[in-house]
Amino acid sequence: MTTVPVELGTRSYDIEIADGLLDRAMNVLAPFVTRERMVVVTDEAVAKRQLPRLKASVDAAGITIHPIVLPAGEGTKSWAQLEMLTDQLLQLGIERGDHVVALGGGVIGDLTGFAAAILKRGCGFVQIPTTLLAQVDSSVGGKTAINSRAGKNLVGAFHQPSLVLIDPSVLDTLPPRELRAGYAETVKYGLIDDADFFRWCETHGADVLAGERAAQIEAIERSVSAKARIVGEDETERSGRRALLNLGHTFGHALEAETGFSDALLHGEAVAAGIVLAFRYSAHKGLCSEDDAQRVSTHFEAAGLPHGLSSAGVRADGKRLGAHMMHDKKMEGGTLPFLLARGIGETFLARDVDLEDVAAFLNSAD
Ligand SMILES: NC(=O)c1ccc[n+]([C@@H]2O[C@H](COP(=O)([O-])OP(=O)(O)OC[C@H]3O[C@@H](n4cnc5c(N)ncnc54)[C@H](O)[C@@H]3O)[C@@H](O)[C@H]2O)c1
Ligand SMILES: O=C(O)C(=O)C[C@@H](O)[C@H](O)[C@H](O)COP(=O)(O)O
Ligand SMILES: [Zn+2]
Repeated sequence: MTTVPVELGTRSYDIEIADGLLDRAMNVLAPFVTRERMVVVTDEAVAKRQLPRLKASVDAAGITIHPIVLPAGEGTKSWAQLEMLTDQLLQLGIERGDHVVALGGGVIGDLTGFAAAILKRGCGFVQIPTTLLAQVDSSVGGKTAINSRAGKNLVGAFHQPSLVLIDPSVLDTLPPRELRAGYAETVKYGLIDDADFFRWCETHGADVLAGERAAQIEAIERSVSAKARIVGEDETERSGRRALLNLGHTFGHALEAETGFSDALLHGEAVAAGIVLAFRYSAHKGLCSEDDAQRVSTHFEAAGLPHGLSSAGVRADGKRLGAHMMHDKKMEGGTLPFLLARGIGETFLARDVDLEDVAAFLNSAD
């Protein structure tokens, strides 16, 4: 088993990674089980595919699982589902010292984490991520949220989990499209500040997507180590360091808003297209080379991911996309800092970008 620590003082926790770990989950979950019942929040697909494995391990320890099964998909990050979930947790008598388990992808993790943040002003929670996206990104770092009518993740809190349990074998039941979407957030770490990892992705990305376990484990370990490092430097995105993890997201969230936060464009797909747009805009401004922007685009295309507006199924309408961007949480005094790049592995936060200029760029972007 590999342990990656997330160093956050009194809020520190471990990420435990091992193939088959779900089948012996109680080995690492035991310290967080304070009652003879474990409340597990999951979605319909994960309940069928992976919950039985967790249940077997928990049953064997004489603990009963109480599952709360929610609909699958982005629509579940909503006020309605948050209300239903918190009502159920209150009915179950969850106390502040209890831990609720989130078994699922980023949707279940973000929603359960937010419910845990506000339930009785904060109870514990554990992340058991079951998508590649959640294993490389969303389960770590404590960003929890639901979507609001105005946009993505606009209602939420920073609330760290007490443990992240990662079993790459759960990826065997994940649909290929979801695996590809998660891969986009993996590549992101290379593009932020680790050109060597991006080269690794160019060589081994196909193995990750083909289900080759050693490649998947390396991708997960390198990703969560990068995320733990960045989150440890700037837990609540105040210094600008953590904002690097938002590479491609200002564009990406606007694309998600345009497609109605639906299955038409998954979050990871929007991030892939958004990253390419961020590199293309950087090249357009003379900040990075056209070659680097093309290399990024080529890699996402080869991975079967959107790599611009048309492949994301979104019209080149700078005004509409710019309007979505106005809701970005990075807004500072009416201006929007953008994650741009000087090259592969050289992302930075630019505070002097004119949103009108970005909109004009998008009007003629592909
Ligand atoms: N908090 C963060 O730091 C952070 C980071 C990145 C993304 N996110 C959020 O994460 C969400 C996307 O997460 P996601 O891509 O995991 O989507 P998701 O949670 O919707 O899961 C994708 C689909 O895969 C299914 N599924 C999950 N695990 C499975 C398995 N092992 N086998 C079979 N099916 C399985 C789910 O039922 C769902 O239909 C977005 O809302 C995004 O905003 C949050
Ligand atoms: O953990 C972070 O910080 C991230 O930005 C990770 C992103 O992949 C994730 O999608 C996050 O939820 C986006 O953050 P937001 O603050 O723009 O909602
Ligand atoms: Zn993301």
